[in-house]
Amino acid sequence: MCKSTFHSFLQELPKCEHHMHLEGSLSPEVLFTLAKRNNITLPQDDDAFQSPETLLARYSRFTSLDDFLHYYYIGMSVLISESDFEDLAMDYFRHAAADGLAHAEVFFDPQAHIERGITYNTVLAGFSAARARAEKEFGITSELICCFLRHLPVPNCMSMFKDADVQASFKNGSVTGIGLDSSEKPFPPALFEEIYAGAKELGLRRTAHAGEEGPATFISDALDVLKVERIDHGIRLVEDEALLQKIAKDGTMLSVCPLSNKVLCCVKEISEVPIRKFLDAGVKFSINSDDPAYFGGYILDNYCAVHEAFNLSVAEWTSICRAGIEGSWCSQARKDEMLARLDEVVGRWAPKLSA
Ligand SMILES: Nc1ncnc2[nH]cnc12
Ligand SMILES: [Zn+2]
Repeated sequence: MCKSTFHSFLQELPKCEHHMHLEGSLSPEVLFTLAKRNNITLPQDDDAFQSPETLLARYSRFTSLDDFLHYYYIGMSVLISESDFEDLAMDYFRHAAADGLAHAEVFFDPQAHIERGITYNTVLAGFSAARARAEKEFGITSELICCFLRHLPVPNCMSMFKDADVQASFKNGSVTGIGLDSSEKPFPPALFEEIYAGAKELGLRRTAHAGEEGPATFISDALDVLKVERIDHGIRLVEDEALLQKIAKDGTMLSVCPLSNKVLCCVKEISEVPIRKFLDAGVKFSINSDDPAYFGGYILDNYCAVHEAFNLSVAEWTSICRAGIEGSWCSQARKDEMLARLDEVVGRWAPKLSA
């Protein structure tokens, strides 16, 4: 990974993560432990489920987003009780704290639990308890983003949106925004126009996965039809120069996930993730882990992988980190704290690293 002095600098930066699926932080080790504790039978006809080691080995051979999602949905079937969800999120926050994360805006996929008979409030209570502990124990602030699974029928998504418990969580502030995830290519953003209009009406923040495997038109549709404020992934933006210039001009932020893109074969090498192109064009982006337990790394691993591939300067890292803070959905007071910390870290490291 990156050279040790730069590694320490990247570790100390007050990083913000905007693209991390809590269910994607379920390690094979924890998956097997919970399967045993909760009496869940894992698929017998897939050799990958023989042991945590064989499962981890299978994760290194994903061929596409859908190939990964197959394992992702089986994996989360072991999550049953409120404490399972709390433990899962705490596992993430512990890794994130070691990586020097300051603030996280994390996704969760309620429909995948509701359809297994787990209530929305069970999931929310577990994740909310972990968020409170993460702030107290690690000083990590966080927001929750409720995702809609785009491979499910739109009426199913709409009924979750209208559910009384879901609406209560939107209105009492325990959930900050909505997202759109899961299999991308066959499910264009416009299908979800009504839900996003309803979310805007409620004053919720809005983001959507677009341009991961799907075309650049999904990015423009997410912006124009869904009126999202952020784009998750968005790497196929490079295929539309006019849209790229517009996104740069409007200051719309992308949540880029380099290790994910490589593991899911969206790019062959990290050097193909359009980091240089985005920096040169003035496109704002943050660097994120997506599903860290499945893609071989948490946030600092993603920062290091980008540094290895692009050898960015201290000034470039500072501007990436600043964009992440400014593009977060937390209070201005929290942003000011993180910006002050950024100045302090850069002031200390810049003379050593630029020498
Ligand atoms: N990278 C990703 N893309 C779409 N849906 C997801 N759900 C979890 N990770 C995802
Ligand atoms: Zn994602």
